[in-house]
Amino acid sequence: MRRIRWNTPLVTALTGLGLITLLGIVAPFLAEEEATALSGAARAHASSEHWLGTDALGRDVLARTLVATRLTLEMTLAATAIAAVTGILLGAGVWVSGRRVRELGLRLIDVMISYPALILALVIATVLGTGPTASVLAIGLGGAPAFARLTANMAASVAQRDFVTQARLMGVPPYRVLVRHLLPNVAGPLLVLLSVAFANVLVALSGLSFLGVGVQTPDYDWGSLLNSGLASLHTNPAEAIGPAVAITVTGVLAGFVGDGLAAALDPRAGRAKVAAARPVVTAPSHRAPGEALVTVDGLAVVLPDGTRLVDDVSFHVMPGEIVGLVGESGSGKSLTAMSVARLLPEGLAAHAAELTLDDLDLAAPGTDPKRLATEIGVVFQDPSSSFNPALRMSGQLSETLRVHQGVRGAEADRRAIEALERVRIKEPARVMKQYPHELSGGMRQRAMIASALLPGPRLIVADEPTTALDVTVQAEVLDVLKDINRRRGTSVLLISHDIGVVGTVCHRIVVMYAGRVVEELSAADLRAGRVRHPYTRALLAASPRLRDTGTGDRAPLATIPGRPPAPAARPSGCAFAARCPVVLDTICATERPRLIDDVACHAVRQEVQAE
Ligand SMILES: Nc1ncnc2c1ncn2[C@@H]1O[C@H](COP(=O)(O)OP(=O)(O)OP(=O)(O)O)[C@@H](O)[C@H]1O
Repeated sequence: MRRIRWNTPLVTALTGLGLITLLGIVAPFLAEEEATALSGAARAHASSEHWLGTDALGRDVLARTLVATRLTLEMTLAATAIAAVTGILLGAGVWVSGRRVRELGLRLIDVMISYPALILALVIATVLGTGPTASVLAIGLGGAPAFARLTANMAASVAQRDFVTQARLMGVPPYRVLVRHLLPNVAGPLLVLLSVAFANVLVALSGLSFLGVGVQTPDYDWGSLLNSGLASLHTNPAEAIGPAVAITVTGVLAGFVGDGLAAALDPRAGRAKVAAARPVVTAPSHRAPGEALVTVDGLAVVLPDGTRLVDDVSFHVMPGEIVGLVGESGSGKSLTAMSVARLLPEGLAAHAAELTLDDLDLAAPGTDPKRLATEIGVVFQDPSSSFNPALRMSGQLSETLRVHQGVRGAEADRRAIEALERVRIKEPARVMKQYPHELSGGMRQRAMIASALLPGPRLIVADEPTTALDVTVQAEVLDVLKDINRRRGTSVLLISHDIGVVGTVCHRIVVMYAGRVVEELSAADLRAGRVRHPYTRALLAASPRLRDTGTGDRAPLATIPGRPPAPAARPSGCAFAARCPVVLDTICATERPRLIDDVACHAVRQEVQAE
């Protein structure tokens, strides 16, 4: 389960419930005597002696409400535990069973769910009789179907995931798959349901006691106190107030715990696509050509603890140019590109001497969101998660037009259809009426490009747009990007771990390693094999597409030994030194190479100086 991100409603509600539990523990010791003492004044009004008045036998209502806290909480906890344990076992059992039993079990759970829990509990209570034990069993069993359905449904959705399939293929027994892989992944939603169920169980148990089929005299819980208060509701309303307030406050606090947990466990809360933290402008060091569309100078992306994930990155993108950012996983390509699009994950800060798109200062605190949304289009890696599965394509495609340009109705549809045609989607009018899942992966990615194109951006940031697609579809999508660049002059910042892809699509390539730029070169040089940095050489040797066209070399593909260092463990010298075939004795270990003449390598520098 993910780590819980504590939030104010969650902490407040848990503190409140903690105090009520404490009250439940101590109240019987402190107020038991007063709660059972007969004062002689039956149904007395609220007074300084009896703050909530007295009941029909003259007993203090406030003291009885406080003492009833323990039994009420014990019963609520027990019934919630029964509901959760029975439900989870039922849901998990259904999932572990064979297909037929599973189908039957799921239908049975559906039937039980459609039957209101309180009615189910009343039926069970009628069979079991009255009293606390019967109530707890009835309400506990009545609440079990909700847990069963959540467990079974969540387990079914997690069961489709690759790691579960792999565990099953490896012959791991179903119950082990359940305990090791499934339950930990559904624990979050179950925890949320648990707190909501606690509130429901409290109300249901109080309801049974209120109806007279729950706790019986001489025992009393909040529900039975409410029942006795009802008799004098018109003459002495204070008598009903104590238990009513207790039930409401406890139920609401439990509900807040559920709400707080849902927010605390929501993965999107931590990785919200929000604007980057305000970059701090330092003295400019890198000079991009004056007419550059995008200028990135001295960019650093920093964690709150000061770790630099991306460090001193500078490059530019000219109007109408396709620039590729290439490097292994973790080299900092996405963070660099997302800094340009101002879509850094929450918690990361971008600092740069200059970060601009033409005259738009991407470093300025209040960059106009309308200009950002219309001038930069973003295409993400996974086309299956780029669109909302519950909405038709038409509404989603024209969203930016509607929100930022006020274009609506037939005009928005017409422009969306035009954009779909531009990305070579056949029958665009029909596609507009379809849902995302009805399109193939390649179509979805082209539709994503169409959506990014709609507001007429000057730059498209495409973050590994073809990684999730198969090879033939990859080529189609890359072709579409090239075509848009050619026809409309839209600049593209293309992120890829595949040097073959950037070599065939881009005009210029920026090679990144361990958060820094190690080489910048033209596509022509790359294709001809005129690369200088040993890391770029290694990437090229590992790429079948470019190595064969560039050098004619037919030797087996090379792999790059070792792994890039983690951001916090980057050495003070060259980060590639440990894997470098041409590493120099001292300097590479001690001094970080600077980007000079488009390459950051001590060995290359020495060679140049020797010539
Ligand atoms: N939100 C984050 N919090 C902490 N570290 C992060 C975060 N996002 C990325 N990183 C780390 O920053 C480094 C660079 O990440 P980035 O996603 O830019 O790499 P990348 O080159 O795009 O790799 P990939 O191709 O795998 O996406 C990696 O070491 C990554 O683990």
